[in-house]
Amino acid sequence: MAAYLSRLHHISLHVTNVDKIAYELVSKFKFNLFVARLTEKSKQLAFRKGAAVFVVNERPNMSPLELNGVTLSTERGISPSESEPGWTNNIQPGENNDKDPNCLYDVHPHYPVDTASNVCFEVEDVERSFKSLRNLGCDFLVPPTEVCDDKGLVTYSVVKSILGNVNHTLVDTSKYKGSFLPGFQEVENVAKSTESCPITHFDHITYACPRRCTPQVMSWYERHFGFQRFFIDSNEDVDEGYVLNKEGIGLRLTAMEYWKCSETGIELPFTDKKQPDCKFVIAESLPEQGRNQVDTFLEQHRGPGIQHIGLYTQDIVSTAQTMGQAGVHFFSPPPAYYTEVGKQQEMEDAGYDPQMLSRHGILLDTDLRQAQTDPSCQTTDTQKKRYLLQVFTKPIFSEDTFFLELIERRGASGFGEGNIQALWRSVQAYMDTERAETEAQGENITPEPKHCHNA
Ligand SMILES: O=C(O)C(=O)Cc1ccc(O)cc1
Ligand SMILES: [Fe+2]
Repeated sequence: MAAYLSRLHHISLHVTNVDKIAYELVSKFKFNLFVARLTEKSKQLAFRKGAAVFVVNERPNMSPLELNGVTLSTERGISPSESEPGWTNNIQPGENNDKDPNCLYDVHPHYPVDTASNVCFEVEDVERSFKSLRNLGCDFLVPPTEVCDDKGLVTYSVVKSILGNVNHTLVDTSKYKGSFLPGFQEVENVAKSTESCPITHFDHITYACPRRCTPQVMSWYERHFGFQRFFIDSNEDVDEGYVLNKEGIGLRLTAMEYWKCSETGIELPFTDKKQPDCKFVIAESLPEQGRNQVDTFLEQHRGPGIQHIGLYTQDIVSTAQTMGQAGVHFFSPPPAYYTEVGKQQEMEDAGYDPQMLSRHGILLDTDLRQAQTDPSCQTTDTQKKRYLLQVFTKPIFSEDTFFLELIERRGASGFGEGNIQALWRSVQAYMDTERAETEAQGENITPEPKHCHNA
């Protein structure tokens, strides 16, 4: 039996320079630092915006020499070739948080680059989830462990996923009254107004995955966490996923979602508790169209993992404007995107000023499927259409191993093909420039495409 998840609790980032990412999240992305765990050996800071919580962990800065000495742990997962230098999947044998509380509610990934590597879920019963997942053959990095302070007790456990360095902490906070987790101290903070940046939750998490590995990743999440397939497009092939394979874009997208089964959980802007919240998108690059941003991620991240996270906002224009003014760098599609006759009309029909969208690099896509079953469906033509607005940030870590996205959904639940194409072109142009610069410095490394093994 699978472990059923109540809700997404937080996402963990592991970075060498916590202060830099803290600055980015607070000053630029308008998150609130609300709790911290600072010990001699560790620095863990938690940032919140609506229901979206990031825990930023200080990552030991290891030299390539040290990294090569770490035992590989790749028995089951999808990871790059073992011969690749600098690769390590996770903790060293024998190390776990019982003995090494440096990184509470997670493990030190001993990973060579900054990475977003843990998606923590709230579950109703950690012990039961642990037993069922272990019976299904999962590797646990931390067995069920209790942590308490004067506000109560939580139980957690950390399970290794099938994909690269991605782990999942499972936590039960039902017996805890504090504002986050035991061991974290509240930080004196003036709660900032959310008016100009109304981010409410994580909309989706996108994995970059090696070629032909999507089915294994899908079935792992179905089998272990009860995830279900989410069809991005009505014409999407069950086996092939949503394929974009033309004009230089070679991408296979497959999405999945989980269903909340608990009465607990933060109120999200869904009235029906059976609604899924955060989706998981698996992105795989297709070889025919040449190198692309998924390949770049796999190379720079030294393996598969979390490529980006979509933050849901109720007002993308004001959010992008505020963040842009604070110094967030967004990708902008080629200017022609906003002046195409059809596009301009589409934006105006949706009630947006194309120049305003252009100023912030915001992409708009119309979902051509009509609202059939949605009871909130309005009557006029304009309101019947479903829109999706997105804007993508430039990498926020020092290497191209993670970025954020703002997304506003006006009825559309998928991922716009038009938006992905526009994004792709802008990212491609950025990558080409970066690559040219790297080549000029004589540091160009082009590894073989990565394949999965040992499923
Ligand atoms: O459109 C989105 O937000 C996605 O998440 C799909 C996606 C996946 C990978 C990419 O490199 C670009 C786009
Ligand atoms: Fe996305």
